[in-house]
Amino acid sequence: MNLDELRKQIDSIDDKLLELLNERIKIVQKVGELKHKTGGAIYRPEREKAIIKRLSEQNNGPMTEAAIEAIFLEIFAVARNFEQPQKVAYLGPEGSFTHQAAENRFGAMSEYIPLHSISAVFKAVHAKRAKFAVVPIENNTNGFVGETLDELAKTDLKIVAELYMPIHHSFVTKAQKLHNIKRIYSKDIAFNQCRNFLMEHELDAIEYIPVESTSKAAKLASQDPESAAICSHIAAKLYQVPVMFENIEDNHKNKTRFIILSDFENLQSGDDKTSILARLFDRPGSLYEFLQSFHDANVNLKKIESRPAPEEEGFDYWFYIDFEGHKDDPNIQKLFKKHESEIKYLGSYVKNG
Ligand SMILES: C=C(O[C@@H]1C=C(C(=O)O)C=C[C@H]1O)C(=O)O
Repeated sequence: MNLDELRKQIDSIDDKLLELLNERIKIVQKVGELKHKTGGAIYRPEREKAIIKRLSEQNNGPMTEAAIEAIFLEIFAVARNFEQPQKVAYLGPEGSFTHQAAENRFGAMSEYIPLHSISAVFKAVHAKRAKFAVVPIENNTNGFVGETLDELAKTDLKIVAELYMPIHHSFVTKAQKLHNIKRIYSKDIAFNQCRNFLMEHELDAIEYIPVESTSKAAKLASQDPESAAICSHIAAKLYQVPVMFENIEDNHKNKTRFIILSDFENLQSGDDKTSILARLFDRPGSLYEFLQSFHDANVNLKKIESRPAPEEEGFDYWFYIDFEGHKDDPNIQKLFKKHESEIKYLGSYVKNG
C-alpha cells in the first residue's frame, strides 16, 4: 500500500475516533450535571485509575500501558473541563517542573495559575481562586520540601493525588559552539545536580549565575546568545532556546514527588495511600507506641519524616507519615479512632509509587 492509501485509512479511523470522543463527552456532561445536583467532585482519580487498569488488562497491543495512560489521561483532563472549567494553581513560574507535573494531570485545556511560593498556591485554593493546588513534596536527592510540610500542618485541603516525575535537565543555548558560551544561568540545585556534565565539558571554569528558577534561566539564555541555561525541556520550548544536550543530570534516577490538593475527599480505589501528620508528646516511647498501633493494625508504613512544630510551645514534633490503605478501610478507621487527638488527616489517594 502506498503513502496516500495508508493516510486515507488513518483519516477514516480519525473520523470514527472523533465521533466516539464526542459521544463520550456528551455522556461525561451528563455525569457533570448529576454531580452538580449532588455536589459530587468532578475529578475522580480512583475512577480514572480503574478505567486505565481495565483497558490495560484487555489490551492486545501494539499500544503499551504507558501509551494507553498518556492518551487517556489527556482524554479525562479534557472531559473534566466539559463538566466544569478546571483551574489549577501551581508553584511557578511557567515552565517549572511543577508546571510539567500539573499539565500531566490537568492536560492542555485547564486554566493554570503560576504562583511564586508554595504558601501562595495553598492560599489560592483556600480563597477559591483555583480548585487544585500542585506543589512538590519530596525529591530523592534533596529530601522533603519543608515549606510544603509546614503548609500541610495548617491547611484543611486534602491531598487528592500524587505523582512522581523524573527530573531531567537540558543544556540549552543560542550559541553555535560550546566555546562561545561565557556564562550559565540556572538554579543552585540544578548546578549541583549536573556537576559531572559541567566538568566533563570543561564548563567548570566559566561564570555560573544562580537565579530563582530554571525557567527564569531559560528566559535569560533566550536574551543572551553568549550564555547557556540548565533547565527543563518545557522551559526551553517555552522560551525557544535550542537544546544542545539532554539529560545532563548526574543521577538519571532523579525524581520529584508532587501532590495535588483540593477541597474534597477521594473514595477508595483498592490501591490507596494515606498521609497524616501525627503530633506526639515529647516523652520516651511515644513514637514507638504510636507506630506499634500501625503494626497491630497490619498497616504498611511507606514514609516517615519528623518536623518541629513551629507554633507550639515546648519541643513537640510533628511526624509526617505515609502508609498504604484508605481512611475508610476498617483497620485504618480503628487506628484513627484510637489516636484521634494526635492525628491530622491529610488525605487518601491512589497510590502511584
Ligand atoms: C466522567 C466522570 O468525571 C471525570 C472524568 C472521567 C472520564 O472522563 O471518564 C472520569 C472520572 C472523573 O475524573 C466520572 O466521574 O465518571
